[in-house]
Amino acid sequence: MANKIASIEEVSGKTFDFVVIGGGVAGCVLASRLSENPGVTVALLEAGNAHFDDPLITVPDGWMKQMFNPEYDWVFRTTPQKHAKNGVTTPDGLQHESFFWTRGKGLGGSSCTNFLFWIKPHREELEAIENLGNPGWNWERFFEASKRSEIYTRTQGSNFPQYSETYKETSVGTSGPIPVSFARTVSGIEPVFQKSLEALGVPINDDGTGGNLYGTFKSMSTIDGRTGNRSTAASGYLVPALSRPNLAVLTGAYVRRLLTKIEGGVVATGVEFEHDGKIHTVNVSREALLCAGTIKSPHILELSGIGDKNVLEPLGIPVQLDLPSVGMNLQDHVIFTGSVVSMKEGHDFVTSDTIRLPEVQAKLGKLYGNDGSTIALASSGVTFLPAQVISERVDALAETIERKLASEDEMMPAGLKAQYEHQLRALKDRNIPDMELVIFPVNIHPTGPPKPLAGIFPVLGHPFSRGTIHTGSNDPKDQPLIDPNYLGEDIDFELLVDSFKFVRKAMATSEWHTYGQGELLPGPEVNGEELREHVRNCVSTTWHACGTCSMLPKEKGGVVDPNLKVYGTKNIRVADLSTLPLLTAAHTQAITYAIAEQAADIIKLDHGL
Ligand SMILES: Cc1cc2nc3c(=O)[nH]c(=O)nc-3n(C[C@H](O)[C@H](O)[C@H](O)COP(=O)(O)OP(=O)(O)OC[C@H]3O[C@@H](n4cnc5c(N)ncnc54)[C@H](O)[C@@H]3O)c2cc1C
Repeated sequence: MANKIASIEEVSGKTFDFVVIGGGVAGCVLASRLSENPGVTVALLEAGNAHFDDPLITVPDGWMKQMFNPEYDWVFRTTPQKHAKNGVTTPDGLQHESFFWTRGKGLGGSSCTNFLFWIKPHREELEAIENLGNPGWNWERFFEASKRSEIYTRTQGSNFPQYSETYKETSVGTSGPIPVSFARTVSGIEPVFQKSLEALGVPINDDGTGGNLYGTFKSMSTIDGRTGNRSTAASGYLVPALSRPNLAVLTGAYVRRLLTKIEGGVVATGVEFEHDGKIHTVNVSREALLCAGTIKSPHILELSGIGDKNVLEPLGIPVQLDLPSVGMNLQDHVIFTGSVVSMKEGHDFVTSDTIRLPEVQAKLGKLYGNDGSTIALASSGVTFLPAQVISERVDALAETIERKLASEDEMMPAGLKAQYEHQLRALKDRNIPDMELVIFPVNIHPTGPPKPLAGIFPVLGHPFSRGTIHTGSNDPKDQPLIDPNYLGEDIDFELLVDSFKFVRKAMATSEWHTYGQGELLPGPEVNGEELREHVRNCVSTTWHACGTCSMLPKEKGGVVDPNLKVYGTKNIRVADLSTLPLLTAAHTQAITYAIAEQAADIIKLDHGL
């Protein structure tokens, strides 16, 4: 496949109709969809390598060996955080004030390194995005685009058949490029947790992929049920398009900035990038399409002089367009990772530890008929719940936010007010999930003989805290300053604490005790202030950050309009997760594929393609 990658001579100094920046989820979708028309030329610039047929990517749990490896991971770090520490899921297991932010580097981007959950958002969350001032970005259009990106494939066999695979046929796509399935090898802890939650009145959701997330269910995974391999944006969208003569895909191409002129607005004329230590340009005849993700898309805009002049001028970056919203409105799912349980032996539970054992591999191989396909573990146990189900003090907690809204605080941007109003509505609604409980059958720092251990981690689906990503220098090679402001709003912290108490309630049921052994972290004796401290010190990202190039009306903090065009520019669009203005509780890859599919529709329509 390597010979299908363009040479530098085929791109440097050449002109393309569309230059796509970043070959991750959004970039692969756009490059593929736009080059379907043989009449247009498309160049895709990706900083990382191709990684085709790399077993660390094709084998679903290969992500464990990719993380923190700079060949696959950008290994971003946040600025030191005031209100939370990154604990447990750090490379050394220690607590750090600066959080580790993995991001996939190479064709396919983070779809090559993510944890494979394939989850569509809740219907009302999409409606909120339209109501924020984005006509057409509603559930119906999302659902159609999302189904267009996927093909549901059936898996042969399962090591825990009692863990039900619930979905409706009308909720899944049947002919898209990304094969998804219910993973056949799961830990087996999921059905135990489901039963424990059922005892607390939490329903099993019979169609978690159809716009209603409420309840507990086995999530689909980006695994091809026919082969057991990971599906990525590269394998699904890009590889089948590589032979097109109108598509040039260049890897090892680190984009530094857009080259622009002013002609009735900012016009991108080219893209400057580094390849093999040399600086090159590629010319743009129609559009520059930023798909470098939530961290790097705003960074590239700022390096190109598009951003807040108060950020750019002190760094000596000539301002092309004063757009103060670039890099603002950063939101991320915060996960409490300090909840680890051990399960009783003798029930065939499979975890990242035990799956390595030859006897476990042999047993699973026999179960699946020794068909030679990949045997790898996937996380799939998710539960989405309204905060009202988890905590009795939601209304009291919401008051601090309500007071802020009522205070007519001039410092509070209009766009944030509108977002908070939607978040409060969701928080008070007993049917819209705000929190996730996820089973993570991974012993993060294994020592000693393999044991059936798992994390049961609560996740904040709709955080109120907002952060920023800005360039800290005029050198494109420097990492941007990432400040997620984790737990900056108290309500975020309090909901995490209450969610963990809810996990403990589930672990107190007889359904759990039949199989569960004990709470290793923090340990049953940890309560009160000590527990609160533990929660604050054991937080992680779920790598779902969005919002830094928000699609919103300009006066409400928008960077792009509903056609994904950067305000004040003629031919620059952003089409990746950074455009999502309000984080959905669902994991974010399905929505990114759908954003990019819709972006391709919009661009084709605009250019009559
Ligand atoms: C560790 C991890 C686990 C995750 N788990 C899940 C999960 O289980 N389920 C789920 O739904 N979502 C998950 N996600 C999130 C999901 O992968 C993202 O929502 C999705 O990949 C976002 O797509 P994107 O196109 O915006 O960015 P990406 O897919 O990250 O793509 C950005 C691309 O741009 C390239 N790039 C960046 N800067 C430059 C530059 N200057 N020049 C050239 N190229 C550049 C990058 O190398 C990358 O290829 C996870 C993410 C991570 C990192």
